[in-house]
Amino acid sequence: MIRIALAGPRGKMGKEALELIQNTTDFELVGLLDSRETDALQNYSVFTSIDELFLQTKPDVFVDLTTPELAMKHTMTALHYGVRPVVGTTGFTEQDLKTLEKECKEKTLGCIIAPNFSIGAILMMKFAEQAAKYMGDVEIIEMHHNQKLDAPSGTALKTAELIGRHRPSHKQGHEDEQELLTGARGADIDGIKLHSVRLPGLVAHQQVLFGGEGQLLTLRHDSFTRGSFMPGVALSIREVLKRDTCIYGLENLIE
Ligand SMILES: NC(=O)C1=CN([C@@H]2O[C@H](COP(=O)(O)OP(=O)(O)OC[C@H]3O[C@@H](n4cnc5c(N)ncnc54)[C@H](OP(=O)(O)O)[C@@H]3O)[C@@H](O)[C@H]2O)C=CC1
Ligand SMILES: O=C(O)C1=N[C@H](C(=O)O)C[C@H](O)C1
Repeated sequence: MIRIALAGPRGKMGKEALELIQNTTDFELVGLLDSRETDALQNYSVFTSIDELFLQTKPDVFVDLTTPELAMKHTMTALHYGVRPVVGTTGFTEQDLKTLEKECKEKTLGCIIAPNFSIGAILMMKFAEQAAKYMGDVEIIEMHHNQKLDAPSGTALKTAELIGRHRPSHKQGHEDEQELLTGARGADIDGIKLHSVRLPGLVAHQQVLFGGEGQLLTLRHDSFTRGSFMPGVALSIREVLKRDTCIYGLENLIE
């Protein structure tokens, strides 16, 4: 049995993950970390202190599905207690990832930071990386529900990173281009333009547009339900136990 502690169990992702853990025969839910005590979770061991969670439940794996401002602190605390983190929460900076890499190395502990758990989104990112070898002018449009706290999404940032492995940094659009309204051309990563849409009714969607002379390649992925993320959560929980480094992105776990 894999002993699992989960943070954020009342959230949109947390609810699904709670169900996944309970319905998987080799997973054992040992504790929950919540922002406050509620009647909704009265049948579980709920903690509001992350230290108490680890001290009292001694999990093998800690799954974090909370908020960008908490994720780094939670992940470092898990590593401090020798617990392997699987983190779906987004908002990690490059510096955070470097710090985690160092910490995992020092402690020889696995950690998985997954900007996106869905297989379709991972394939979209991998295909975008391939396409960037041939088509260097690219813009990313990510579209999410209007309760999302961070912009751009973790998926969009990861996509830009993978594209950047093959696309030399350069400015896109006309060299004399001017924004008449700030933000009209989106955010910029080495010339790749990133646009964030937030609307009610959406879940998680992304298009990667590659433009070339007389042609457009569009890669699109849609998560219509959060069930799309759960196989990736289960895979990560099993994989993190076999690892002793910090892994950023599920594309590193699948062939
Ligand atoms: N990697 C992936 O594939 C995916 C990642 N995500 C990411 O996962 C994260 C969560 O998303 P989502 O479920 O939509 O967000 P929600 O806002 O629905 O859930 C976040 C939960 O975290 C809880 N929380 C806040 N503070 C704490 C705390 N101190 N301890 C424990 N729990 C706390 C909140 O409780 P309260 O309401 O009381 O504040 C809330 O229940 C986001 O960063 C999102 O980007 C989302 C989907 C897929
Ligand atoms: O907040 C969300 O909903 C999602 N967040 C992740 C991200 O920032 O990329 C993954 C997915 O897009 C859903």
